Amino acid sequence: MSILSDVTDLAALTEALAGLPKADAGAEAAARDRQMSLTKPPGSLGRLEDLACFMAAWQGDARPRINHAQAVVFAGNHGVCAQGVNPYPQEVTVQMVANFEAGGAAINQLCRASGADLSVVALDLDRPTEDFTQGPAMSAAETLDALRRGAAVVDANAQVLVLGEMGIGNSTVAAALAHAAFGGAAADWVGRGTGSDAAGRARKAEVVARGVAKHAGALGFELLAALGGREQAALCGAVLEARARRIPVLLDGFICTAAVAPLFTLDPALLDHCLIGHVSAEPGHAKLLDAIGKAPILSLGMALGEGSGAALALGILRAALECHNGMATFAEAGVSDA
Ligand SMILES: Cc1cc2ncn([C@H]3O[C@H](COP(=O)(O)O)[C@@H](O)[C@H]3O)c2cc1C
Ligand SMILES: O=C(O)c1cccnc1
Repeated sequence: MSILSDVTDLAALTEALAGLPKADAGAEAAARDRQMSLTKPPGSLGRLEDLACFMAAWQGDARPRINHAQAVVFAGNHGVCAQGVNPYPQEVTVQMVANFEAGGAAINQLCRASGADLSVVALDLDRPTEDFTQGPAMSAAETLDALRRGAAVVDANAQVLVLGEMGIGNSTVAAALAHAAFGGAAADWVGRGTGSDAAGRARKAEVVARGVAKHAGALGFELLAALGGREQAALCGAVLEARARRIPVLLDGFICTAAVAPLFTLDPALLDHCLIGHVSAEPGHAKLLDAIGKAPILSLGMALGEGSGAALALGILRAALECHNGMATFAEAGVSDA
């Protein structure tokens, strides 16, 4: 059942969140027992063991599988681009969507390499959100609509969901969401994005500080509407739908993690089924991961977005499950235990 099918407004959605499923502790414990019985010193596969147990907990199966990995890139445009915060022009968003559809972007190659089925959802690109320094970026109705569109694309049969985004200017949106959710100074959350120089970063920090001050105190879906964009809301919708269906999620870098920060402000446990594919070179990402208490799977100096780091981490997740399901136990292989 979709968590978004019956709700009529954001307050009702907030209330419905309490009914979302939790991790299956029994399946997780059984997976942990299996890890202890496999032909290796206990713990020697490090985080691969934890990843296998995490997948067991969310799939509710001691022998979790990835036969079908779904990847989705959500694209949106942002009114805050009027503040001169982005080096590239806004039309690059729609141009990159065409590139995704033609198979020419980095994410196309990375999904092929890791075996994920990619789809792209363009969210009203000809109608940017409002400039958040002037008012809320989105109305409550627009926010709910984008949440629904994010939820609707999730394939009930997917065994893992890889999420990415495309939206010129959205490194500024991400910094604003992170600053509003976790405090500090605006400059702590601002980075180069697609190549802003020192003056550009100072400009971004000033815009973020102004936007966050204008919407001070907003939390949850109100925060998402005030400072987010359609792709951020769609990412939240997809994360919630995946949770309702017990599908584990691989989030990409700084922009995807910041997109779901409004959910964290409602209840940190709403992100319990989410893994972080990689830590971005955007300096705010490490700080954000600290704030939400999650360790990235990879650290490769990347700062692209599109879901690129999440798609790469899918390869690690697949390897973790190959070991978990394919290795012999000490008893099966006749290897002496300690
Ligand atoms: C050609 C191109 C491809 C991209 N793919 C992802 N992004 C990334 O850069 C954007 C955020 O950076 P900023 O806030 O500086 O605009 C997002 O669209 C993000 O996905 C791209 C950006 C460009 C230019
Ligand atoms: O980490 C990210 O998500 C990111 C960083 C810079 C540009 N686009 C995306």
